[in-house]
Amino acid sequence: MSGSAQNGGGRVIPGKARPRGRFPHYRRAGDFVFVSGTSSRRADNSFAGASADEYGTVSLDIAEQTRAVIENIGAILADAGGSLADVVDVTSFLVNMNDFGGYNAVYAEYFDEAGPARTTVAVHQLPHPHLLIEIKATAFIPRASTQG
Ligand SMILES: O=C(O)C/C=C/C(=O)C(=O)O
Repeated sequence: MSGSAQNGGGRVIPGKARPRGRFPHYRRAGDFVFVSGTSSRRADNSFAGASADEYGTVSLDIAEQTRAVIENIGAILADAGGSLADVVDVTSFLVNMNDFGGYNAVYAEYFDEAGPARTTVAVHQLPHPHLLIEIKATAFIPRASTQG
């Protein structure tokens, strides 16, 4: 973790999909870590849960995208010295509420009623047409627990 991330600044993590603008993957504020809206985008800018056939017809998979988003958030939190177990609040953005069931099923593989508070909303669009879901999260990771 960089010194600035440790002390309260934002952090862009080398090797992760670069943020699409002037914002960090996460920002620490005291004992809380705020993770920016995260998608299934990989470091090479391809998307987990998006594929095209030989005719260019695109197939999008909400289960695969949801899993990749949550795994990406887990990797971001690892950089901050924590894990998905530290998440206290989640906001999920779906482009289609018909995907709620598929999203909900994968979500339940990671979190339950003892886990984070959650809000799920539908939005008109996300920053790429292949995206079905984006999630932002807040984690409680006391600074003392990350210092050797
Ligand atoms: O990085 C992504 O694929 C998701 C992008 C999110 C944003 O750019 C945003 O929420 O502003």
